Amino acid sequence: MSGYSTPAPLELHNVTLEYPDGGGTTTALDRVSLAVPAGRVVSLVGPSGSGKSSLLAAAATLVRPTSGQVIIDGTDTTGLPDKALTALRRSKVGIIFQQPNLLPSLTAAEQLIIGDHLRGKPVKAARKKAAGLLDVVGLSASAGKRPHQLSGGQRQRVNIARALMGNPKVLLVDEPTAALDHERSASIIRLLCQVTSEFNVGTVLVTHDTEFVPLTDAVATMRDGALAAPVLTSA
Ligand SMILES: Nc1ncnc2c1ncn2[C@@H]1O[C@H](COP(=O)(O)OP(=O)(O)OP(=O)(O)O)[C@@H](O)[C@H]1O
Repeated sequence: MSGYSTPAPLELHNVTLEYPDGGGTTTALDRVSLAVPAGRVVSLVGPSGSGKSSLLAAAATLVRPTSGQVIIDGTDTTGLPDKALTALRRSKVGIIFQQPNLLPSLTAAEQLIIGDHLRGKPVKAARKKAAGLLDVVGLSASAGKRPHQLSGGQRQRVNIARALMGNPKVLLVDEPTAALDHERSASIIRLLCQVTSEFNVGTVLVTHDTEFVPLTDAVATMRDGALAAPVLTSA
């Protein structure tokens, strides 16, 4: 994962994260270092409790590491005030959770547009952008449908398109296929690889489905909070 001239969209340097635990502490992340290059998907695997969600939370700047640095698109987030951190997260990071959490009363297109609308951006441009992204994820024909009219895979596609609305540099994806059958799971992972390359983002994909790992560019394994160096897949 070296040899790239531009800074990686996401870099973690010696990140340690400790949670208070009774009188002591639990070390969720133990000096974790990782660089995710633009246009690449790094799968993150490891047993339950090994620290995968903690790594995503630290990378998303939702928790501050106890020590170490999280660098997003060249900006060291260490010591940034909360307001600046929120602004950086909104402009650079797309987060995709297992459950899409779509708003029941909104159409697929509106799920994408509402974020821009709330941020005071022009609706016309947001509509155009949403239509383009729904096309990328294969949902042009379903732009007017509400969540209950969509399949689980289609809802996850809306979720992916929504995460791309803010032009992120980094995509953080937590178990996106947990609620899907085999075929739909494979197509969602393929779609994540496609948009990662097309939009030149750096993507971290937490997954239990190791069979889909070869579709991604590299795999990094967590154990007891420590991360082994990513291994390139043969895909
Ligand atoms: N908010 C918290 N407070 C205290 N301890 C926590 C907290 N969140 C996570 N931990 C602990 O940190 C360690 C790593 O947890 P984490 O959720 O990151 O693992 P994981 O690999 O994502 O697990 P899973 O695959 O089950 O989701 C565990 O020992 C967990 O109990």
